[in-house]
This record gives sequence, C-alpha cells and structure tokens, in this order.
Amino acid sequence: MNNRPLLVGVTGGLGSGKSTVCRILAEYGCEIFEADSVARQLQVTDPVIIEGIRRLFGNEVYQMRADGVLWLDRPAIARRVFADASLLQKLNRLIHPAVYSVFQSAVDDARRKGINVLVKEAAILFESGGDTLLDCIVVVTADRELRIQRALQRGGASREDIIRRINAQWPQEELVRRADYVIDNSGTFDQLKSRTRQVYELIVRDAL
Ligand SMILES: CC(C)(COP(=O)(O)OP(=O)(O)OC[C@H]1O[C@@H](n2cnc3c(N)ncnc32)[C@H](O)[C@@H]1O)[C@@H](O)C(=O)NCCC(=O)NCCS
Ligand SMILES: Nc1ncnc2c1ncn2[C@@H]1O[C@H](COP(=O)(O)OP(=O)(O)OP(=O)(O)O)[C@@H](O)[C@H]1O
Repeated sequence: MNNRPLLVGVTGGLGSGKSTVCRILAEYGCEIFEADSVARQLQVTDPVIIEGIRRLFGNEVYQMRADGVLWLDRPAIARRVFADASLLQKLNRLIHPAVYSVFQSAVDDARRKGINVLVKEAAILFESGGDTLLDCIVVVTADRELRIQRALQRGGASREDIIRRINAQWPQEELVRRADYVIDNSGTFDQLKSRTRQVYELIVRDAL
C-alpha cells in the first residue's frame, strides 16, 4: 500500500491524559509514535545530541552504567530547565528537530507497512513546530487542578515541580484554539474511553 497513513497529533498539558487517550487509540489499531520516549532515547544514543547536552549542562549529567548503557541525570536537567526558560529553549532546539526527523522515518515505515492511522503523541507539539505534516490535532484537556492532582497521585514529583512544568507549557486555552478535536478528560476513565471512540470515528469520517 503506497498511500500514506492518516497523521493524527495528540497533545495536551502535563497530566491531561494524552498517554491514556493514545492507549485507547492503540486498541482501535492506530500506531502510536511517542515523541517523548523518542526524545529520551535520542538523549542517550545520538552523538550530536549527547554532545549538545554535555555543552549545555556539563559532562557530569551523563554516567556510563556498569552494563555499558549511558545514563542521563534527568532530574538534574529538569531542575535547571524548568527554572530557566532560556535554557529550556536551548534544550528544545537541540532535541525537537531530531525527534521530527525520526517521525518522518516513522511515517515512511508506516506507509510501507500499510498502517492506516499513525498517531504522534507529544507533550510539546505546537510549541516545537511538530504539528507540521499532521492531518489533524487532538488536544486533551482537564482542569489545571485536576491535572495537578492526577500528576501528584502518579508520584515522583512535588506540587511545585508540577506547577513549574505546567508554567513552561502553552496555556490550555491556546492549545484548544488550535485543536481540530478536543477531548475533555475531566470525568471518569469510562467517559474518556467513550469520548475518544467518538473523536476517533469523527477523524476517520472527516478524512474520507
Ligand atoms: C527535562 C527532561 C530531561 C525531564 O525529564 P523527565 O523524565 O523528568 O520528564 P519527561 O521527559 O518524562 O516529561 C514529563 C512531562 O514533562 C513535561 N515536559 C517535558 N519536556 C518539556 C518541555 N520541553 N517543555 C515543557 N514541558 C515539558 C511534559 O508535560 C511531559 O509529559 C525531559 O523532559 C526533556 O529532555 N525535555 C526536553 C525534550 C522534550 O521537549 N521532550 C518532550 C517532547 S519531544
Ligand atoms: N479520567 C481519568 N480519571 C482518573 N485518572 C486519570 C484519568 N485520565 C488519566 N488519569 C490518570 O492521570 C495520570 C495522567 O494521565 P496520562 O499519563 O495519560 O497523562 P499525560 O497527559 O500523558 O501526562 P504527562 O504529560 O504528565 O506524561 C495517569 O496516572 C492516569 O492514569
């Protein structure tokens, strides 16, 4: 099959429920491209990115583990970039073009495999120009306080850490303004599932 897949972006602020929406979309046969995990992988495998991170943050943010795998001190980087907008911008400029080019390869792969819908899940999508190429964008929303509570329940970050990250992201209203479809995730998992099904059907119908 030579037709390219339908390219759908899924984004939303921290704790909005994008990963949960993508898990549901995967059940409908969509292929999911997780930009965040590609970024994480590139940060320990891509020589240009590794060099760039060393230059921005110092050699000590990397350590070679006993098993020969490079380890990046993500908490240390997070502490610095979410307290310094210009440093975050430098990190973004280093990572986002590389993620974009991996996505282009994923589109080619999906075309070869005859995949119908390829979903790009990204915490930062419009901000990075990562929406280029996509046929439509789904924005997942929930009230700010609910997002904070869900992120807190997940563990591993303090309320202050979470708020700093949310403040580094575009306001939810701006995402909604640019969305083709909005999934409000202020209710239960079941409600999220049925709204996601509804939006999926709309996307496929609108693409015909
Ligand atoms: C700063 C880093 C090292 C912190 O790593 P950590 O493991 O703690 O977080 P993780 O990457 O899992 O992201 C968790 C959440 O943080 C928020 N977040 C991550 N990157 C960004 C960013 N560049 N701007 C605003 N918020 C961000 C998102 O809500 C995301 O879902 C990491 O997030 C990073 O390298 N970010 C820059 C690359 C990037 O933009 N990745 C995301 C999209 S490709
Ligand atoms: N409707 C819901 N009701 C209760 N908990 C939910 C609901 N939707 C998502 N969650 C929980 O909230 C947390 C955040 O959801 P998820 O990981 O899908 O969001 P995300 O937008 O991908 O977050 P992040 O950007 O922080 O990675 C998860 O622990 C998830 O299980």
